[in-house]
Amino acid sequence: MILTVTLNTALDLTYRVPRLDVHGSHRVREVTERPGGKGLNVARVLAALGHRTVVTGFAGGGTGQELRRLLAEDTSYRAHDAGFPVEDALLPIAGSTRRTVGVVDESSGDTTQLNEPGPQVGPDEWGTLLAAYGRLLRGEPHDGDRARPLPAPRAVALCGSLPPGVPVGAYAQLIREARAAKIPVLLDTSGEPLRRGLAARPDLVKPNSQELAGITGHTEPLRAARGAQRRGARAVAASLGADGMLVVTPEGTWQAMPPERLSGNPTGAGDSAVAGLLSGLVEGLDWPALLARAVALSAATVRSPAAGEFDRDVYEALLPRIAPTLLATAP
Ligand SMILES: O=P(O)(O)OC[C@@]1(O)O[C@H](CO)[C@@H](O)[C@@H]1O
Repeated sequence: MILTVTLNTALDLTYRVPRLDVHGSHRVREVTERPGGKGLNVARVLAALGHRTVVTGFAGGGTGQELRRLLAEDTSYRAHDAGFPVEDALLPIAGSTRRTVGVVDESSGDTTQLNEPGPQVGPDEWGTLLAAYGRLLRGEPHDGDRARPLPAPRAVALCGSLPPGVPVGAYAQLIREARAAKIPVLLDTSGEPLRRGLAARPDLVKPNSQELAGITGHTEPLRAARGAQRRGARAVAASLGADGMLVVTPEGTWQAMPPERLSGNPTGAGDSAVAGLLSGLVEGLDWPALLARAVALSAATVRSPAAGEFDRDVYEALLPRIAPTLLATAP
């Protein structure tokens, strides 16, 4: 089982408009609603790859209910031979789960993203999550509405922004607990939560180049990724948009790119890369294979209109064509 933690879950709305004018009024051509937040997208891709996956985090109010309903009804994993449904271990809170709005401009294919800050989380609610997380790590029954025993996770992913009220060192705390339980832990966040999380020594972090620059002050990706590794991560997988992904690890440094530029909706492409990395870690793949999988999944997500879903045909066609380049051997 793989556990993903999304403290700031979201009901992701995607609007398609013929053309986006910043100060204009628009007729929305199509609306889609998805259970989102980064860890939910990661979970959906892991499930489609055939990994049993459990999601935890907070869900509250009408939007939280809707998110959980959509999650329970989601059958995207069934499109693939080996798929499993994503299992819900979300915890109820008093505040309402946020919405995010992605506006796809059909004339250019570009997406503009608006993310609400998320609900206020009280100290008791955060305490409840910490206790439930500890139980999930130990494979004991958790506190979710649908409590039942689950196996202990083989890996944990901590994903996305923190909602108001959750301590800025939250991820650092969750990383320390996973490490104490000897469970590999991946962190995908930004800003101060990332800075503090790095110091707790996660096994892997997946920042993009902007997030890396924010933490290290370096804009050159290799230098910035090495800087993040020095700050505490065992390995750093930096997503570089069209330039693919760079991994700096104790075993060496590699970069991989998709064989051609793909256009489409990039929302969730980073989450699919996280799913590729995590599934590869659990399956014991070496770094080049893991990197190739992450880049292929990420590109296949750009080609799929909905966040957290990938086009399997594109993925399978791209994977054998991605050849990671060794940039440096281990020091
Ligand atoms: O505010 P965060 O947590 O950083 O990002 C949230 C979010 O934009 O990221 C996902 C795409 O990666 C969306 O499903 C989601 O709503």
